[in-house]
Amino acid sequence: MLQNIKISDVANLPSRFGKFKVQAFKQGHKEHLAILREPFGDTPVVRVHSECLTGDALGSLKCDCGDQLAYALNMIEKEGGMVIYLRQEGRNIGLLNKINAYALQDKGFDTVAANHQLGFAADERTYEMVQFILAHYGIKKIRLLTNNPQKINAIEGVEIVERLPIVIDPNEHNENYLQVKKEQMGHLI
Ligand SMILES: Nc1nc2c(ncn2[C@@H]2O[C@H](COP(=O)(O)OP(=O)(O)OP(=O)(O)O)[C@@H](O)[C@H]2O)c(=O)[nH]1
Ligand SMILES: [Zn+2]
Repeated sequence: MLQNIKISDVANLPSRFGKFKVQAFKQGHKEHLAILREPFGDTPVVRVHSECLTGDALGSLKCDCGDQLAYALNMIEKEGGMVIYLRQEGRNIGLLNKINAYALQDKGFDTVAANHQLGFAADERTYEMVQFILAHYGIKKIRLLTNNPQKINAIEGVEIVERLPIVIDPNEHNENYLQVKKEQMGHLI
């Protein structure tokens, strides 16, 4: 189990998606968020979202992250549950390395090959923080919003009773990216 985690108070976070609450969890220099929509029920909808500054905040069309975040917040506003926003930018290679990966993609590398070229695995993420945050709220069962079967395997300590697909229309810039996720990373899209 993770240790030395600092936990903030719970604060209101009204947003364009509805009335949420927010709580921060700090481990080392990384600060993660739970974006909460109550009531949860005993099997809340949970989206485990990995940070993508370019997609989430800048409207990048190179990936589907921004659309996925909006889809998740809209659904969770209706169903109850939470977005666990993990600061694992660039599948945990960090922002600077992700931009270097993007530069390689400009030269023709795909998302997986670009990571390998930089000396990283295709996906460097871990999910212990998910277990910690769900336990903090006493949640034992979830409905997980994802297309990524590896995420289902990697999240421990909680029963995933259902996988809910996250359906996003592709655009001309992310078609290749989505194709690689499907063919090389096993995503159910
Ligand atoms: N290294 C790298 N990371 C990327 C790239 N494009 C997006 N990301 C990161 O990928 C993460 C999102 O992961 P995805 O593989 O799109 O989706 P997922 O979270 O595994 O699966 P879903 O739950 O179905 O969304 C975010 O941290 C993004 O910053 C890329 O080209 N290279
Ligand atoms: Zn993205």
